Amino acid sequence: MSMIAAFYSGKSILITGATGFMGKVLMEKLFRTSPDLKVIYILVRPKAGQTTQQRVFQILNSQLFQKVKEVCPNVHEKIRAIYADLNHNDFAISKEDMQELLSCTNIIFHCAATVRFDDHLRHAVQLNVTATQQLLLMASQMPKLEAFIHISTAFSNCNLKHIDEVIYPCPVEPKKIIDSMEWLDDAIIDEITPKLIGDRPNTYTYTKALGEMVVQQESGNLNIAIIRPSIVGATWQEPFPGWVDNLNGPSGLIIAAGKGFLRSIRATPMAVADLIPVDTVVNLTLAVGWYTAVHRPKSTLIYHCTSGNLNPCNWGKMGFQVLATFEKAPFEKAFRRPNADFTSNLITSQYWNAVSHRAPAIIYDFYLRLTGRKPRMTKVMNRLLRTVSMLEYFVNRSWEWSTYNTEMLMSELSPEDQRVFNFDVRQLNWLEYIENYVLGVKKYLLKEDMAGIPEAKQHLKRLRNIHYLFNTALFLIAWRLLIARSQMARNVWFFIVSFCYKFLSYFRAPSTLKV
Ligand SMILES: CCCCCCCCCCCCCCCCCC(=O)SCCNC(=O)CCNC(=O)[C@H](O)C(C)(C)COP(=O)(O)OP(=O)(O)OC[C@H]1O[C@@H](n2cnc3c(N)ncnc32)[C@H](O)[C@@H]1OP(=O)(O)O
Ligand SMILES: NC(=O)C1=CN([C@@H]2O[C@H](COP(=O)(O)OP(=O)(O)OC[C@H]3O[C@@H](n4cnc5c(N)ncnc54)[C@H](OP(=O)(O)O)[C@@H]3O)[C@@H](O)[C@H]2O)C=CC1
Repeated sequence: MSMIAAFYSGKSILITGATGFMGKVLMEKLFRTSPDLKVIYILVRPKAGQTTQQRVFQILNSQLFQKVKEVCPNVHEKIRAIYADLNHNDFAISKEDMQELLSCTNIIFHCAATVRFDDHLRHAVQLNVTATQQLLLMASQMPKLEAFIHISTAFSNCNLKHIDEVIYPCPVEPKKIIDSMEWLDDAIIDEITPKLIGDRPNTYTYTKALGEMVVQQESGNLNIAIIRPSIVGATWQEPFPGWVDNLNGPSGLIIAAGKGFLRSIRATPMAVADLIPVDTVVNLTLAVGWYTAVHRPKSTLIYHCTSGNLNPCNWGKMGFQVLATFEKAPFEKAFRRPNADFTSNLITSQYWNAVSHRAPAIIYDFYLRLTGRKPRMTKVMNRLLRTVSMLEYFVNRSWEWSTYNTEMLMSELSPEDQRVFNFDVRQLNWLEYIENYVLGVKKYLLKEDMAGIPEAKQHLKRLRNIHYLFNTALFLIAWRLLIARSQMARNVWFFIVSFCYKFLSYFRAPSTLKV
């Protein structure tokens, strides 16, 4: 029997961010491996016209939860959605719900965050710092609490090259930042943001670092651990390979490349692509929850959930395998044939942006205008290039994360737990994983049917022919213009034509003789 699974049986677990990518996989695994757990409280807000209950219903009825329904048929009864909005200082939780949370919770997994890179500092501080502080305050009033697990990011200290499993201080204390957000107006915040984030690329990584400091400073007597995953990708094995449900990280770019919008990117092919499957992160998270509660380490332990130092893969290899999978299973209705040119040179990248991205968009919009339709491709392309420019920071650098605590934890697990809660990324076969990732993007994000692959291949063949035709026409027009203007071009043309004529005559003579 798995000790970790047994540990969660009978427990009341609070999860924030349960409607997010990682939160859903965390809930799924908990229900599947510990169907006897008492209850999972999730803090949910209504969104996109759906009530909190409707959102929970949708999650439980998704493909991700199919296996759970077999092992835990009463899963609906074990999930308790609590109306909450982390944008409010008291989370807007009702008195009764708050009372229940405070008196019953045994374990907290804090996954909620804003993961947008360009969020306004005020909002990023509210979600990633103030809400964490607030949750810690709640946790300190929970008599039955055994462990508080905070999900951060491996990039919270991306201004450093080598990152240890420790908390690095930020120049300005989080409390001062929280206070200042209350009285500074947006214009002033905009002005000081670049100075505050310093050599970090965005408000996301900066506020996640502040969040860690808050955890360290306000942990009191709580049993706390911090997990720092790198770039979280589709599932590796569980509940099935390739599951993904949002555009963050590489997923959006895989779509953009597969649909032929994005054909080149400023990326360093040899830089480490520190991806980590979401089920690996979840397995580590659950193992950390167990270890923190049972072994009660004296200090707050930080666990790096990264792949680069144990089983590195680089962006070049990833791009190659993504393209190879597009060959086998192309995405439907592509704009152009997929390609993945990785260049680390800024000028080359700007050239390809002009030739491979902006020019086709302008030509397509011109075609739309001619046929009486509304042009839209230039707008789509501009947004895509803006997104790509924000991700470029992460694909042109490599980081080294030490993983002593993660490896220590692995050695503490029984063979059964190492199997059920596997987070040993050395066993990951990258080529297989990336292929499943791309297929998962096609199936679960784009909702494309595998039966449509022959038609998609046919479409790509048509695009290839159009491409050849277009290039030939372009060449002939350019050549014709050149001949009209330059004596030298005319001489070259005359030379080529007469050479071809002589060449053909040479072959015609012997064949005539044979006859
Ligand atoms: C050539 C071969 C390629 C092979 C693959 C190479 C892969 C390289 C991948 C590098 C990833 C590096 C990630 C580093 C992660 C750090 C780790 C973390 O903790 S971070 C945790 C992870 N956090 C993140 O990853 C957050 C990243 N995302 C953001 O911060 C924001 O979405 C934004 C600022 C980029 C755009 O904001 P804004 O313009 O205000 O508007 P919206 O947000 O509303 O979206 C606008 C449109 O863009 C769409 N779309 C969205 N995302 C992506 C995407 N990734 N991509 C593409 N498209 C994307 C979206 O669908 C929408 O489409 P439409 O409605 O117009 O049709
Ligand atoms: N994805 C990645 O590549 C990485 C993620 N991480 C970290 O992992 C954690 C989970 O990330 P991930 O699942 O990918 O992120 P998602 O964006 O998928 O999920 C974020 C979650 O936070 C919730 N949330 C956001 N704002 C509020 C709010 N005001 N009130 C209540 N809930 C709110 C969201 O709820 P709602 O559905 O209502 O919006 C959602 O459930 C985060 O802490 C992130 O920093 C770390 C490294 C990499």
